[in-house]
Amino acid sequence: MSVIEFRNVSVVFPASRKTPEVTALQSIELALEPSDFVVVIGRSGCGKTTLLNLLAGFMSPTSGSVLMDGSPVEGPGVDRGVVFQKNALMPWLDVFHNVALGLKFQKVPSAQRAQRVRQCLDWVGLAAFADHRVYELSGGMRQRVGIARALAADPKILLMDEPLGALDALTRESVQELILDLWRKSGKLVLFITHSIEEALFMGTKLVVMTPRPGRIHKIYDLDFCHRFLKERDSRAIKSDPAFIAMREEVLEIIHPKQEALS
Ligand SMILES: Nc1ncnc2c1ncn2[C@@H]1O[C@H](COP(=O)(O)OP(=O)(O)OP(=O)(O)O)[C@@H](O)[C@H]1O
Repeated sequence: MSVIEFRNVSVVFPASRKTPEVTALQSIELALEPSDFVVVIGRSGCGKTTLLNLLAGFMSPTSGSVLMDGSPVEGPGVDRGVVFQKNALMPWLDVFHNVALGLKFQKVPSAQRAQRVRQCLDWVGLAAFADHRVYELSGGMRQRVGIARALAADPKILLMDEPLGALDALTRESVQELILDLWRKSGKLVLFITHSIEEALFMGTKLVVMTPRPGRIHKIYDLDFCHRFLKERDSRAIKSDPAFIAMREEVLEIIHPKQEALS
């Protein structure tokens, strides 16, 4: 059985005095398997964040159902960890206590909490920064704190909404590789949103390409570039491979068709 199933899911935001009705998602059918790395890509407004919010339990579908292990998602839960583009880290807490926060809310005993936090900081390469304040960290380090925080509760699924969108190119590549390593190590299902086609192709085992108005799944690709990276560790060779470039052009043509660009 799939871990996650979207069954004929639609989301309609009703009209307000200032905005017309928006069909953010229409007739979404999607099944995700335990160790998938699912990347969702598509133009702004095609419903990527809405899809993630449904799975996170931040909202409910207008029609259809979102199932996790066969049961409807009915709200947020510790079985789903979320990483946003701008992580809401607490600036007055140090790195350790930012990562520990969720575990504290769950009343995990402090010795166990400390052990788990140190393990997660170690995984993201920040073991030496536990007592640093958030404002002392670079953007890439802050995102790594956000990832450690999401991992701390040992969720079954990691939901990542453009987590690397605000990083410079080099930092972005290094955090991409870190996330792939964590994914392999943890075996968790990851749902990852990005605007970068290159990032999507490099990271995903499954690429969901969406189109807007209304938000629909246009096509789902199975990919293997990330497995190749994890074996060969040469991201440049993969991204310049003719198969990678051809796939990049194919996906680009769906998201930004040439004809449309000329009109
Ligand atoms: N709370 C809301 N009320 C009304 N409309 C909304 C609301 N949230 C999202 N929308 C609309 O639903 C559509 C899908 O939004 P969503 O944020 O899911 O798209 P997205 O693909 O994540 O966009 P982006 O890439 O810009 O983040 C958009 O047209 C958006 O304006």
